[in-house]
Amino acid sequence: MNQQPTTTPRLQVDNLTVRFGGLTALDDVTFSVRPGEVVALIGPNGAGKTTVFNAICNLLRYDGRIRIDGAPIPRGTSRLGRHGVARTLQGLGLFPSMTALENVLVPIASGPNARAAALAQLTELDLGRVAARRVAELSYPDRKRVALARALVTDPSLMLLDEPAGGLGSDDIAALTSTIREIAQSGRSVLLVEHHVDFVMGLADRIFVLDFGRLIAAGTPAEVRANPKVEEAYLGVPAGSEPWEATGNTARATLGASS
Ligand SMILES: Nc1ncnc2c1ncn2[C@@H]1O[C@H](COP(=O)(O)OP(=O)(O)OP(=O)(O)O)[C@@H](O)[C@H]1O
Repeated sequence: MNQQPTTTPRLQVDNLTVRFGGLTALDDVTFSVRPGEVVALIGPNGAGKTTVFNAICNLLRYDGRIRIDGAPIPRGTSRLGRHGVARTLQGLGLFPSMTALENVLVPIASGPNARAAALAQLTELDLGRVAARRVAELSYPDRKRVALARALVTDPSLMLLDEPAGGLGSDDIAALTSTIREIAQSGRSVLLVEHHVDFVMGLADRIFVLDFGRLIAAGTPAEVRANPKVEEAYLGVPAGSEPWEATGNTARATLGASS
């Protein structure tokens, strides 16, 4: 039997380049996510983070190579569930008139014991109490967790989370941090795109920083925080050369805030 060596990354992205007409949205981006690892992609607005997700999900044309567990994703395959990939969307993409349970059933509806599996997944995320309620009636944090449950129920090996902390308060962010850690401890890999830099710094094993489509920094949270290129990207001016209030860019406040 052909056993995968443990060093094979769950996700390997090599030389990813995406152009939209004359705009190079991603320029030769290379990074990886190991099994059981939480990796964050951060960067200012328009840096190319969502475009990375869209390339992995085969939603656009790209140059370069994307492999999952060492195997290339066949081009034109938009249904990545069969490759062990699940994605949550910034806009959640839930069906508001359907119940939480019905939403979580969507990706597995045809499978045996689907209902029991969906309910178990909701219960695991502390959502058993709202399983029979319409999504439209739920609080925003609960909706976000339903979207996470819907991704998890497919038993993915790689989760792509698009701004999972967006719109959440500090208690919900703390709960989300624990949930994502548990997901990774179970062996799944997590790649997340996020603007909430404190959340990322407290959660990610490694961080990759994009700016204008280029990878400008990579490393542990401490390494990335200490990298002057990162501060410069968020500020839009060389680090230390201007008082940050003058830039009108509030990202600096989140970049430097946590201790
Ligand atoms: N379908 C598209 N057609 C043309 N340009 C696009 C398209 N999608 C993205 N872009 C451009 O590509 C660049 C990267 O966009 P992308 O959405 O990946 O950035 P981002 O880092 O996710 O930004 P944000 O944090 O604001 O969501 C931007 O300049 C954006 O305007």
